[in-house]
Amino acid sequence: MTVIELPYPGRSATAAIPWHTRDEVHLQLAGVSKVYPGQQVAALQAVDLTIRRGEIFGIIGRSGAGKSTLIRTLNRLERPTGGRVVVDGTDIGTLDEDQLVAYRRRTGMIFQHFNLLSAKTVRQNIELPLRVAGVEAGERRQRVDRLLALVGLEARQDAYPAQLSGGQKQRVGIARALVHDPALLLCDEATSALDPETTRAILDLLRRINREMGITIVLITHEMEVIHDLCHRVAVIERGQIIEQGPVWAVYGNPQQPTTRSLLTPGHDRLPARFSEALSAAPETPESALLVRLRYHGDGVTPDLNRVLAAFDGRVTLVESALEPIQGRSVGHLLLTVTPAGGVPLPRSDEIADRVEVLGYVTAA
Ligand SMILES: Nc1ncnc2c1ncn2[C@@H]1O[C@H](COP(=O)(O)OP(=O)(O)OP(=O)(O)O)[C@@H](O)[C@H]1O
Repeated sequence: MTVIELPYPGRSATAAIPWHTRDEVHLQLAGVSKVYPGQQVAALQAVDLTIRRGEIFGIIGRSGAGKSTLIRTLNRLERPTGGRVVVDGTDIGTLDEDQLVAYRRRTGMIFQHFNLLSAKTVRQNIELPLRVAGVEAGERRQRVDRLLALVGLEARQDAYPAQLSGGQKQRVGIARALVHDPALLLCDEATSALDPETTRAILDLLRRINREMGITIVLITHEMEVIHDLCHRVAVIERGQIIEQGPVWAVYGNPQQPTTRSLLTPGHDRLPARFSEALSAAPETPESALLVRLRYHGDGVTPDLNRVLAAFDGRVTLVESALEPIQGRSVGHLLLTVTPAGGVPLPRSDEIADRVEVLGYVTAA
């Protein structure tokens, strides 16, 4: 793959300190509520959220939870009926028309269905916002050239949307969203219409844009892979309320709410059938084994098999391992049987895992 120079070298100097760790507030929602006209139930209820400059912040929730309404308050496509959306210290509810136009130019948005103009070519689609803004032709050409290179579509610049794949269409959408050098990129289910491989390529592009250009990205999705693979922090929304939020590794590793568990870690607690069917509360035979799950939240203890074996006195069989690195931390679990079950002294959690769970007894195979 060719390395492409980024369009705005002034901002792209690869910073030694990643933006998202600098703890600079970019966006703040304070008590944001939204009741649509004629509706009884609020689409958003007193949402408080702080998003840092340069982070990739994901909002996940089921259909109808309020994700679209929430993201649309960030560029005032939706006006809250209560509360404030503050961007770089300014309440965007107070912007006049001209200020709002200027703010929206610095806030790119991409959509699930791309929203391209079918009668215009790739180049013309990307160029259009610059024409509307009155940018002169030479400058327009230069900016579009750089963006075509960034998204890898130079060879398709004269194609029409109908001639493009879904992934290529979204690349056009991304290039168009970046024409005004935005500080903020909003992604509304940007990969939901794409196959898994194309999704990965688009997520790679978004990650690169975030990392190298320092753009804050806020995305909404119902796909846990998007949160897992791309985001630094996540908020879970249900019935218009944020029910849980935090760094992705922490929310994945130790989800607090049932909705979060089912959205982010489906199958998380499922035991292999041969164990769930054989599980009992007491040992049935002298050969019964204790079934133990060691959970790793990424909070501190790292999975160290030598320590695990030593802690259980060596009578351990590994049944299943579902551990993965998220943001440099180990998150997941190890499922073990320990024999003989009777009289096994359980090690302290903080010695071998973030949590030790005794699930019951199974008869050793
Ligand atoms: N323009 C509207 N007028 C009236 N009610 C609306 C409007 N837009 C959304 N709603 C309602 O507000 C609630 C939240 O909708 P929203 O579209 O924000 O949820 P969502 O999480 O984005 O859902 P989905 O994933 O299905 O798009 C829903 O009950 C929805 O029916």
